[in-house]
Amino acid sequence: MRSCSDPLPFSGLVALADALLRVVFLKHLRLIPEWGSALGRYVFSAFLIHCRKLQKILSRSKRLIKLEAMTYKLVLLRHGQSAWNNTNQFTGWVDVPLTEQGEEEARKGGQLLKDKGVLPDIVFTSLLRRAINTANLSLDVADRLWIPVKRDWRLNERHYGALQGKNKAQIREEYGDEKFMLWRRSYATPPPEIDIDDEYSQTHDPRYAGIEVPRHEALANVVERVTPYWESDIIPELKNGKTVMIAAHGNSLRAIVKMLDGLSEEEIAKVNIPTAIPLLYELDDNFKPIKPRGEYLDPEAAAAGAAAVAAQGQK
Ligand SMILES: O=C(O)[C@@H](CO)OP(=O)(O)O
Repeated sequence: MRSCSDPLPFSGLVALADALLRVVFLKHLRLIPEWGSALGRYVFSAFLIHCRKLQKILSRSKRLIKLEAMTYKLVLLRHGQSAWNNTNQFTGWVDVPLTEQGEEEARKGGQLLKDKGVLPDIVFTSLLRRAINTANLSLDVADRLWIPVKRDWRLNERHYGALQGKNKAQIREEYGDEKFMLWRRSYATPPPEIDIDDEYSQTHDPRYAGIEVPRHEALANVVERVTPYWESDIIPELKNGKTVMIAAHGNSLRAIVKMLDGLSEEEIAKVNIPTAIPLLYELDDNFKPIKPRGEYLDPEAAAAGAAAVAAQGQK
């Protein structure tokens, strides 16, 4: 037996309700003979019951239609290889350029967007040229260079404190594997603070006028700064139905992945984001991933790229 919420008898019900309505209407106009008041009452109440069922079915289908429509597209894109990725130096907020290889990676990322039909309507970047240029190069190839751009320091790379500018392999050798991994991938332990007058400090950088420039950050601090920005600036664009691209950095994107996928501190420690391979998330109406961890537009290259990032620091 079908339940009344089963959509199959839907058209039958509509036809029945319509027929009954006509009968009641004609009877009201006294165009059909008196059937006896009991039958009349029966017909009318049956009609009302069907109306209520009809209402339920309609609101259920409305909910289903709403669910289907309420999915949002988000693309995360880490910048291409930077000069200091190439020389294996901790970078953080130091504004190093892309290498030629990094520029080529960014263009390939754009080609993937184009080939897979993932076309951003708005792009968010950090204030650092490796993310800004990666966004531009990839969007140019995808023929979306014209879309609006929003830049914000809250999408910057994690501030690597006193490690900024230092060679990863040397730091690993000097301080040992445990400390190296603690500084690099632990959730709550920041690296040592940078001196405000250090050549790689951003304390006096005019682009950060008005904000308290960090002297070091753990991933937890990045989550703290990215989350309110996600809520105040990015979610409203998704809500408007925009396909949003965030072109940012290994650790600011890890913060977003942690937040989206609800990963534990241990789980996020194992996540490494490859350079310039778009990571597509489809989000539900609570802005949670429909498919956990999203989908890289080139999964094989992404796996190889992530493994290379994880291996940094080895000689
Ligand atoms: O140096 C950095 O700023 C980041 C990203 O390149 O390095 P890591 O992957 O070690 O966090």
